[in-house]
Amino acid sequence: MEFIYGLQPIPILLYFVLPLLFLLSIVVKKRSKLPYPPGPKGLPVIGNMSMMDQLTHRGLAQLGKKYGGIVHLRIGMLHMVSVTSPDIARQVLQVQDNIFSDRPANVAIKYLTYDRSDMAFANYGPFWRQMRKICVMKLFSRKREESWNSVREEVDSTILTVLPQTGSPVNIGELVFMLTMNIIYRAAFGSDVVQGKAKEHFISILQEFSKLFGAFNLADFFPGLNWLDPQSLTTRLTKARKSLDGFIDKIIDEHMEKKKINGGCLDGDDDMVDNLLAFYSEDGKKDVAHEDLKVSITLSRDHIKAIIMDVMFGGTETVASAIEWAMAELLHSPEDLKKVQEELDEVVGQNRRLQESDLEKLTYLKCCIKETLRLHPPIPLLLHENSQETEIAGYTIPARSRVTINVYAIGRDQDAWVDADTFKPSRFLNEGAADFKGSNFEFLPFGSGRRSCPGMQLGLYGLELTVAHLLHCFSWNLPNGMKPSEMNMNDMFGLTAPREVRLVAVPSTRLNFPLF
Ligand code: HEM
Repeated sequence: MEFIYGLQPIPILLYFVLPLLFLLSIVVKKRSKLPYPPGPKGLPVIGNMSMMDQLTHRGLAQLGKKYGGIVHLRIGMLHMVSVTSPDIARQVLQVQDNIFSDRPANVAIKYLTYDRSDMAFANYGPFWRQMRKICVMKLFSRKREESWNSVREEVDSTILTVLPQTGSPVNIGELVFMLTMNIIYRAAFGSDVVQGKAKEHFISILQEFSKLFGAFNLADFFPGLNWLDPQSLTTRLTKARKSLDGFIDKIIDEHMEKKKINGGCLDGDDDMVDNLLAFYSEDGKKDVAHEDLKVSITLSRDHIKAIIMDVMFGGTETVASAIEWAMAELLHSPEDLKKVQEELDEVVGQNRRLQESDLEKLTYLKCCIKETLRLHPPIPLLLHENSQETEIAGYTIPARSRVTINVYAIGRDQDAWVDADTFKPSRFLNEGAADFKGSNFEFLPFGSGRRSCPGMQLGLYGLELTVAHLLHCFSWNLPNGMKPSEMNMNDMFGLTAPREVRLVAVPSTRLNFPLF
């Protein structure tokens, strides 16, 4: 029997197979020798579960200071990796973006998003790509005038709400939460949708969803224990989703009826539900009208509900928290407040109303907004998951780790920022100062890479327009003679990081003409 190059079976084993196996064993050994990132030692089985209360943006920032820019923890069966340095954030969000673009989702999130039928919690892949295309091109695009109109009109109505309250304390936190809720509610469901009690009911559904997203559930850390449900979460989850179904199904039905009456056409005043219904199909048939978008999926009712909830969560508390923090930082720093109002007087003056075209010229106001987003990123922890085992900075990151990128800690990194904890808007006046579009890894309020925020433009528009109007129309003072140094500047931890205490201030008019 002839063998390659005339070698017999034993020499083949000796010359090729054994050395190959030896080399392979070295590689495998070397790989398995790569340690996990450093971190606090955990207990058997439960790991670092006793540290759950420290897994906030502040707690994880402290751990980062102690162990370095990348920290590993184990909570039950779950590997958790916390990133607090700009360079490692770049590795995750840029260099290995394709691996780290999945989202972690606990039991509650999976159930409440109709098994990840949305965009924010869909894992990276063809479904997510198409959902993102629909959202970016049809819902958040600058061309979708209706969303931008609802921002303008709702900001005007907020100014009208403040006007009769001049001279008395105004709860700015509540005011701006209602403002952003109204903007998104209108952009999503249209201007003729039910208001009043129905809207209050919808807000209560959102609040329950928010609580359930963050509720502790043993099954998230020990998947085998999902039959244990000591807090009756299953009952609460079922009830919450039923409430949402009841609310949005009715709105979807009304929109479908309207479309039928209009012979399948939109009436020019289309909202997000109308836009999404254009992709709706009960029988799963593709809609050829959308070949221009190169979208080959059709949407079910569950998809539409899940996307609407993404928009509600993505676009309300984020923008409200940023507006409230911007106003709070400016009241805390009267010199900067004075500079912003001088700029407003120079660009707009006191004899006319501020217009959208003025925004571009308000350089110092924009610096204050950037500085607010640096110190108080509305989403302090980006939540990502890696689809496969990989290596970062010489450490092994096990597949399906929960990877948090601590935007809050990174924005205050002492090596990246001078006087990192101080509100200093002028730092952004420098040419070449960091921008938040995702390529400066020391400044990531909107994230970076594939999963970065698709609503950035709409969010910034609402943020800038509201702060500019509030400061152009009114002078603001702290109530009861409170000094700026006495303000509580602490935040709270949740999906977003709003102020611990709502901002209250007293407005007085500063313009020379009737506002409305
Ligand atoms: C100041 C305002 C806002 C800030 C600071 C903000 C910030 C962010 C951040 C940090 C992310 C996650 C990025 C990542 O994981 O890498 C995100 C995702 C997202 N945002 Fe925003 N956002 C804002 C406004 C909005 C608005 C107005 C909307 C919609 C109307 C929106 C919708 C979304 C959605 C749907 C996602 C998920 C994207 C995906 O997973 O593919 N956001 N946002």
